[in-house]
Order: sequence, then structure tokens, then C-alpha cells
Amino acid sequence: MPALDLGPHPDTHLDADLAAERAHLATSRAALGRMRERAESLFATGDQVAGDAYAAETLGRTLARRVAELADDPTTPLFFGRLDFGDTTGGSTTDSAPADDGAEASGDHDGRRYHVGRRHVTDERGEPLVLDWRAPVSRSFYRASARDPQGVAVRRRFGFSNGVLTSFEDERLDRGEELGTTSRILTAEIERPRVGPMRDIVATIQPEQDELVRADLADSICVQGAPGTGKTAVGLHRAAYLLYLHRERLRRAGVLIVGPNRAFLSYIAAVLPALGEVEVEQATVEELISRVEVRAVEPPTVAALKHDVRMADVLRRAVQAQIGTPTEPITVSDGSFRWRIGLEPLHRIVDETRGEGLPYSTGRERVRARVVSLLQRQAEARRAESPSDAWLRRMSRCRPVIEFLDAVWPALTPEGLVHGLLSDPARLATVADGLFSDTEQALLCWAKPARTPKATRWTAADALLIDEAAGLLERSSGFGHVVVDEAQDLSPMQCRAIARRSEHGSVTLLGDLAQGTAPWAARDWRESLVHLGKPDAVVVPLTVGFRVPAAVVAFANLLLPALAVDVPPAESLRHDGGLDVRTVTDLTAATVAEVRAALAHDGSVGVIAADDAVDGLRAALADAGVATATADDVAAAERVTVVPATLVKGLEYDHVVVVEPAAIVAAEPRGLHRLYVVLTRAVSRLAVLHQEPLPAPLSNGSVPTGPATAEG
Ligand SMILES: Nc1ncnc2c1ncn2[C@@H]1O[C@H](COP(=O)(O)OP(=O)(O)OP(=O)(O)O)[C@@H](O)[C@H]1O
Repeated sequence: MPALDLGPHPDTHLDADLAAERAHLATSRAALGRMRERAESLFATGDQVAGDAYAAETLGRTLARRVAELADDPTTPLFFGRLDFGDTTGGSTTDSAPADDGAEASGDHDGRRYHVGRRHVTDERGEPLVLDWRAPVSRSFYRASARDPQGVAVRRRFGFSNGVLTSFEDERLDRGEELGTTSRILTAEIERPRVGPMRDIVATIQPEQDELVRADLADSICVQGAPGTGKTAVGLHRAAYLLYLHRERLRRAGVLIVGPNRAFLSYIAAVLPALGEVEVEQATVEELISRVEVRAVEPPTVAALKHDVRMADVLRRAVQAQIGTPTEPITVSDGSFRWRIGLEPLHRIVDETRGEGLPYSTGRERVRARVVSLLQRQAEARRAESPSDAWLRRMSRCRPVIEFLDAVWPALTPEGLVHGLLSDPARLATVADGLFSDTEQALLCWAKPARTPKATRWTAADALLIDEAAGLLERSSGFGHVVVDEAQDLSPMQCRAIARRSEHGSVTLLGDLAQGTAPWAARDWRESLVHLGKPDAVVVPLTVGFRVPAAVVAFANLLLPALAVDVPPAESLRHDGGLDVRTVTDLTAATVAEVRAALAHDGSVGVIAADDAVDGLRAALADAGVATATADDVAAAERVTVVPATLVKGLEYDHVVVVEPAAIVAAEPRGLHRLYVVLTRAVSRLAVLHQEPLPAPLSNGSVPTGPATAEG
């Protein structure tokens, strides 16, 4: 049997193996320590080495990053796997190998042995002790199978506890042995109690996940995955992989992770640094588009109109409508001569520039430059010499030229454009005609507009319009790769905001149509991809669930027919766990009792309720002496978190207590989708407490009641 259970072990051969692996770990840790010391001492002396201040700063940053990358967390293993390549030439397997990342063909690794870990570790001679999981050769650790061993004779996985190597598990791929998802080490990792922030899954990435992680940088992909299938994990590991492979390019252009809210972003924030990646920007869409301060809310119907993709056309037309027709020639005097540009060339300049489709503000400068160039030509013809730069500058800023520009191509700001449009029904009507009905236009226009953009109390949706307008006025620089999580909730206009930031890069879109809770949530990934400017991206399903136990998945899936989405069903890898659905007479008292009982187990406890019930539950728990944390405080010492239903997307807790599903459903138009999200947060046990009847799709199914049905 390939799986080895190691603890105190009678088999001296296995004990010797384990001892050798522990020694290799100790050597590797010492080597990493030396690498870090070297980086630290370079960092300390960096300013004396570098030539100028700029070089010193750049070098300083690089070295500081290097030091951070080489941080060693004593509680996580430096390596988690080993690959022994078979020897087709007849020699014996040798430890380590040439520091080879490039050799793709397995033949180059004949007879070699590699430890696979979080980052490269080399000994003093530069020989690899641990290979980075992202190196080409490490791919076989994730992908080799009995059917396609890729030259690997033995794949070894290590079990660790607090950074100490405790066991290993071998698969003799050369003998057709393969554990797949029955691996004990994988099972232990999936079933481990959760505490604190999200962790990396680098040791146990599954083959279908690895394919997504290692997709080409040029490939935009969309992952449709049921709850807990590892979408977030895949997106983060893909970011780390791409940074490794395209370090310089992506460091310049940047990698961006977009998540639904701050609680989620703080939950995932530690994953990339743990993988040695300390320079990835993480933001919500709202943070990305924060040109103006949001100081007001508006009715959902109005917000929905502003999130509608028709607004993009309205704004485009509004910008176009600013471009006028020249009505008078330009006459300029430079003190010595008078110059004149007639209407005909001015028409030509404006038409040509309009035809070039440049961002509006660039267009204005182009018109200016062309006007000045005509003046220059006249001056050259008359004086037989080129005018000076100062003369050209003066001409470009002289009053007749500015007046001409202001008449035919006026300067615009994004805020000014949107303010002008929403405060003037007649102006809106000219550009919204045929796109929005009269009623819709009336909804869009402000009843009492502020006098200036500055005085306007903008809403979140206005900020989105301003961002769209900014994209029409100026060219923005984008990221090299953008990972968008919970993407099903993006509106078309939000997709466009992200498209502007990934125009020359690629995107990884992660989401689940069944979890769409925004009023504008996607119903078809193809549409989102069009708005994101990546219409050709492939949509790949993930269907193996790593979080939610099978019994809980089955319960949550009772909701699926009512959600009106076409998504492939998921299969749970977890057959442990418990589900307890209970009618109670006193919700608060039952919640407190449930939390107390949950605290007898290891791991985190999440109490999830309709937003307006949260404060009451927190107070009741506090009165009962149970300290609670908030969802955005991932470092909290408290094991119990009370989370409003609207903030729980993407998060998970070992033991989840859902309080009054009917209230969660009633709180918002897509309340059933919200409930589906809420019910799929449990890693080990789910308790559903209700006083009101369960929402119809749940009460119609055969719901297990009473105490836990399949307690693991
Ligand atoms: N290959 C794996 N090995 C071990 N654990 C995994 C693996 N893939 C995912 N997990 C774990 O499963 C849990 C769910 O993963 P993740 O949050 O990435 O799923 P998701 O699809 O984004 O979920 P949701 O739809 O709820 O947002 C996490 O605890 C993650 O660490």
C-alpha cells in the first residue's frame, strides 16, 4: 500500500526515510536563513553600492522585497512534496539536481530527485535543495498520474504539524499506483479546522485547478465554480504563478486582485505573501473607481439604470456632442504679423481628429497642435525660417487659439461631464434618445442638482459613470493581469471599469452564477466577458467542492432550481460534517446555546443572520459572556464571528449557525441567492435555526431535522 502512516514507527526503513527527510528540511531551512541574511546585508549596504539616489532607492526596494520574499514561516513547511524521476538510463536516483527550471522534457530529469516547496532554496554552491512549486519541473507534482506519469517514478507528499515533518505518503506512479483524492494528506488538509485568514493550497492543488493556475499569461479565463470548489484559491495561485514566470513584465505593469469587499480582501490578504508575493494590489471595484467621494445613496431603480450598459453609449454620445463645428476663422497676431487660418482647414482639422477616435482630451491637444502647425507653416513661408519653440508655445496658448478650442473642442472633466448630463434634462434627452425611455431619463436626472460638480453629493453609481467618462477623456494605464473574484456580481458598467484596467493584459474571472446577489448580477458569463473586453475567453467549470460537506451541499442545492441559473452541479469531496435544521421558539437563546456547543469543537464559528439582526445577536452573545469578532478582523483572537448575510460571500467557518433563513431571504430582491451563499459557508457543521417556516424550496425538500445527521 503506498500510503504510509508514520508516527513512532516500527519499520526502521521508514523511520530512516523520515529522519532523512527531516534532515533535508533542516538543511533547507538553514540555507534559506543564509539566503535571507545575505539579502539583508545587501539591503543594509545597498545605498553605498548604488550610484545615485534613484538607483539606491530602486535597489533598496528590490532588496527589501527580496528579504520579504525570503521570510521563513516556521509553522509552514518549506517543502511539501518530492518527485523521483525514473531512470531510463539505468543509473540510480540522486538527490537534488542541476538548478534546472527550463528543462521541460522529463528525459532531462532522469534519475533526479526534487523536493518541491514554496520557493527555491539553494545551498552555498547554488545547488537546489527545494524547487519552487511554479518551476516547470514542479508541474509534474500536480499533474503526473498513473496513466501519464511524465517520467515520475515516485511522488511523495509530506504531512506536517506546526512546521514539523510528521509523515509521508508515496505513490509509485511507475507501478500504476495513484491515490488521487483518496490521499490522506489531501483529506487532512481539506478537513483541517479553519482559524484566521485563508491559507494557500500549494501543497494540494488538484490537476484541474493546476491547469487553470498555469494557463498562459495571454489567456483570459473564466471559472464557473460551485461554492468551495477553490475558485479564490485558483485565482490567487494563478497570480503567484504568473508573477514567477513573467516577473519583470508583471512587476512593471502590475497584478490586481479585485474582490467584493474589505472583509473578503482581508481574509485573502495573507495568501500571496505566504507564497513570497508581496507586491500585488488588492482592491474592491469601488476603491478602483474612487475619483470622487461617495456621499449619497439613491433608490435601487436609479442605481440599476446607471449600472446599465446603455449608459456607456449615453456618455460616449455626450462626449461626442461636445465637439462643435468651426464657425469663424482664426486670426492671430504675434506682434510683427497677423496670421489667419480659414474655415475650410479648420473644418478639416476637426473632422480628421474626430475620425481618429482618440480619447477626447488627447483629441483636443491634437487639434491644438494641428492649428499651431498651420500657423508655423505660414510663418516659415513668410520668414523662410522656423519659428522658435517659444513662439510655438505662445501660439498654442494665445487667446484666439484657446477660444477656438473652447468653441469646437471644449476642455472637459469626467465630473463635469456627468454633472452636466444629470443636472440638465434637455441635455440628457439629446444623448439618451432611443436608449432610455422618458421615464428612465426622468429617473436619471437629479431633482435638485448641485450647482457645481464639486458641490455634488455623488453616489456609488455616479462614481462608476465618472470612471466611464474618464475612460473616454483620457487613456488609462492598465494592469498586466487582473484576477476578479465573485465576478458574478459585477454590473456591465463595472465590467467595463475593469476592462479599462486590463485592456492590454489578461483577466482571470472567478465566480458562480448561482451566488449572484446584486440586482445586475450576471446570468450568462459570455455577456460579462464581452463587457470585460475578453469575448473569446474560455469558460471552465470547477465541480469538485473542497469546503462544504456533502450533506450540507445537498441541503443548499434544494435552492438551485429556484435560482434560475444554468450551472453544473458540484460534487463534495467531504463526506464528514453535520447538518442540523431546527425549529426553535427563542431564536436568540437558541443561537447562544448553539454557539456555546460549537465552541466545544476546534475551529471557527460563524453566526450568519440578516443584516438587521446582527447587532442584537452580538449583544446577546456578549451578555452570555461570548466574545465575538467582526468579519473584517481576520486576526481577531475571538473564535466566534457574527456576520451580516450581505458580507459573508467568499468567507468560510468551521461551524456555521444560520439564524432565520426567511429573514435573510426577505431582506433583498435576490434573497434566495443570498441564502444559497449563506448556507455554503460551512466547512464542518451547519446549524440552521428558524422560528418562521423555512423558505419554500428548502421546506419542500426532504430536510434532515434534529441533531447532526452525519457528525464527523
Ligand atoms: N486543492 C485544494 N486542496 C486543499 N484545499 C483546497 C483545495 N482547493 C480549495 N481548497 C479549500 O477549499 C476552501 C474553498 O476554497 P475557495 O474559497 O477558493 O472556494 P471558492 O470556489 O472561491 O468558494 P466560494 O464560491 O464560496 O467563493 C478553502 O478553504 C480552500 O483552501
